[in-house]
Amino acid sequence: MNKLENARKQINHIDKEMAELFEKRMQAVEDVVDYKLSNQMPVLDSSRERELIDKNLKYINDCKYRDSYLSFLHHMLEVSKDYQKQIINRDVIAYQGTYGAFSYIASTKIFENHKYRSYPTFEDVFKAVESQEVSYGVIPFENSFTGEVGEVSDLLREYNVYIIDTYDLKVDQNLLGKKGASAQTIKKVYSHPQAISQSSQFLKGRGYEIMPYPNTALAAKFVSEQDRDDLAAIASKETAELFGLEILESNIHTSGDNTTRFIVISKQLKPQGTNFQMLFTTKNETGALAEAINLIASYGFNMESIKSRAIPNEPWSYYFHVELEGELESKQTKEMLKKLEDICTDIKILGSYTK
Ligand SMILES: O=C(O)C(=O)C[C@]1(C(=O)O)C=C[C@@H](O)C=C1
Repeated sequence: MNKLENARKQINHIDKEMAELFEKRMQAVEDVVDYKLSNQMPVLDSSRERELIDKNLKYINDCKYRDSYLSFLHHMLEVSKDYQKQIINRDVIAYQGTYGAFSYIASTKIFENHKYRSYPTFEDVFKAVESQEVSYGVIPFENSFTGEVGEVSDLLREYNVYIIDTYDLKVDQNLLGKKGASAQTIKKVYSHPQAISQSSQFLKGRGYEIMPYPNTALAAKFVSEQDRDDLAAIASKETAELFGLEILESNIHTSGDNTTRFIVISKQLKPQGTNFQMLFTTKNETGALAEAINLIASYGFNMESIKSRAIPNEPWSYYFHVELEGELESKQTKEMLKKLEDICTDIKILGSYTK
């Protein structure tokens, strides 16, 4: 056995022992996080970290290894904290906006019996998922009435998160009021202008005063807080339940098909699925996009949608966001992506899911 082989044999042996110790350490960390959860303590304990580092450094006899060992300890503590955060946030779902609004309702339908945390903006949801402050985020992607939520494509491009599922929420509108109210006692109706316009046929000729509100959930909340039988809100049945309102008239929306499609985002890619999405930028040359589309089609992929978006901060440059039917892990997909790399730049896989 030469020197290299000998050293590697020794390393293999040491790594085996370290792996066993690593597992034991992580099991101890699980007990720590269990205790912290029950006692509402934060993951980070800086004084414990300082104490641990000082003590462990003293075990190093040869001072030329000190700096490397210090960096090793820092990494180990990061791994430990990341793992603890994953455990703590295992049940937390992030959504944007108001409690009781459609993103909240979609979150409760996709993930039953979880904790739901509201964030002010879509970007905040992406940040929370990327930093593992939560396990998943639920984001509206397109609406059968109002079309795509374009900003979401930009965020998918920017953040290291993946789509792992989609969910179609059928939106119903209902006239909601306090106990004792009826369609006859109502004088003022509060709701988001879109919900009002979807219910215009129902509202016609009733003489209600229409009061636009920032969103349907806030309108329902407001009505629930007033002790009056002449105020109503237009919102979904789930919102009525959340705020303890009665359904005075159900399904008052005119169009039968008002569906919002949500995506579920996660820090980890889930490679299995019947569909996947990706982004790419074509070279600024005549026919470049057609070439890319033809290539994708030549591999037999059904392109369910394609949209172009301006690249933020790069005037007159565009990227394309496509949804394809197919398995991300298949040989065919891998081959297609390899060929696509020759004609496109910045290809990014956005995730895969089963429709
Ligand atoms: O002892 C703790 O409080 C832990 O959470 C464990 C641990 C570690 O891995 O050693 C991790 C994070 C803390 O900041 C300190 C130490």
